[in-house]
Amino acid sequence: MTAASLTVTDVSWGPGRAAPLILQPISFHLDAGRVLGVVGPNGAGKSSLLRVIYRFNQPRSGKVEVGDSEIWALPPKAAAQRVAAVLQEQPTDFALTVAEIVALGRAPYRSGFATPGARDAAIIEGMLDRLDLYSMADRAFGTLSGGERQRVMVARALAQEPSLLVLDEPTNHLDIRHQLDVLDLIRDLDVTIVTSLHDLNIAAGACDEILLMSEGRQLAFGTPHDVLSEDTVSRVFNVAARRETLTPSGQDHLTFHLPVS
Ligand SMILES: Nc1ncnc2c1ncn2[C@@H]1O[C@H](COP(=O)(O)OP(=O)(O)OP(=O)(O)O)[C@@H](O)[C@H]1O
Repeated sequence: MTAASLTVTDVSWGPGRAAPLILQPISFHLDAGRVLGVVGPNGAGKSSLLRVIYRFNQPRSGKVEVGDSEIWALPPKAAAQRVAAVLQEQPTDFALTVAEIVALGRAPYRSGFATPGARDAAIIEGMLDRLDLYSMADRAFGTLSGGERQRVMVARALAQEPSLLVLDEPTNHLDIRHQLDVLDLIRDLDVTIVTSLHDLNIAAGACDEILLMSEGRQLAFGTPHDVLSEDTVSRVFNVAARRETLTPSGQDHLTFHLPVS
C-alpha cells in the first residue's frame, strides 16, 4: 500500500446527460498520505463527490487523478487497485463469513477464476488482525453488529491495497471507542484518505484538510482551523456556532445552538 496524491480538477456531475448539475465544478489537490474531510449540510453533495472519486458517478466535466493516473481513463479493475471505498450501504451477502468478505478486497488482483495465493492469504489475515476481527473470522456477516460490520468493510477496502481510500461517514454505527479506533487507524495508514463526516469536531481532529460544501458547491478548502471558523460554520449550517480552544490539548472545539430569531 503506497499513498498517492489526489488531484480533482473542475469536476462536475449531474444524473443523466441533460439533468441540472448537482455538483458544480470542484477543484482541489491533496498530497499523498493526507486525510481530507468533506463536510457540509445534508444534501450538500458530499456523497455525490465521493462517488465521482471512487469511479461510480461519471463526471460531466473534469478529471480525477490519483498519482499519475486519471481514474476515469483506467479500466475498472486497474482503478480498483488504486481506489477503494467504504460506503454506508453494506453488502447483502449476509451468509458470507467475515474472512470471505475481507477476501473480496483481493478481487482486483485476481485473473479469471484463479484461487487466492499465499500473498492474498497473508494480506487478509493481516487485515483481520489489524481491525480486531480475528475472533469472528468464521462468523456469518449477517450475525454481526453494525459496528462490527463497519470494521469488516474497512478491512475489505484495505485488503484492496489502495493508494486512495474513500470513506462515506465511517463513524456511523460506531460507539465512541470504535470511532476513536477507526480514526486512529485512518491516521496511521500509509494511504491517502477522503472521508465525509458530519461531526465537525471529529473532522477537525482527524483531518489535515477540510473541503466545505453547500448546495453542490465548493465553499472552502484548507486546514480545519481556517475553514471551520465560527462565522463560516454559523452561516453554512444555519446555527450559532462558538469555537473554543481546549486545554491542555490546544485543539479547537465547536459548540452549536439554534440561532436567536
Ligand atoms: N442519482 C441522483 N439522482 C437525482 N438526484 C440525486 C442523485 N444523487 C444525489 N441526488 C441529489 O443530490 C443532492 C446531493 O446529494 P448527496 O447525497 O450527494 O448529498 P450529501 O451531502 O451526501 O447529503 P447527506 O449529508 O444528507 O448524506 C441531494 O439533493 C440528492 O437528493
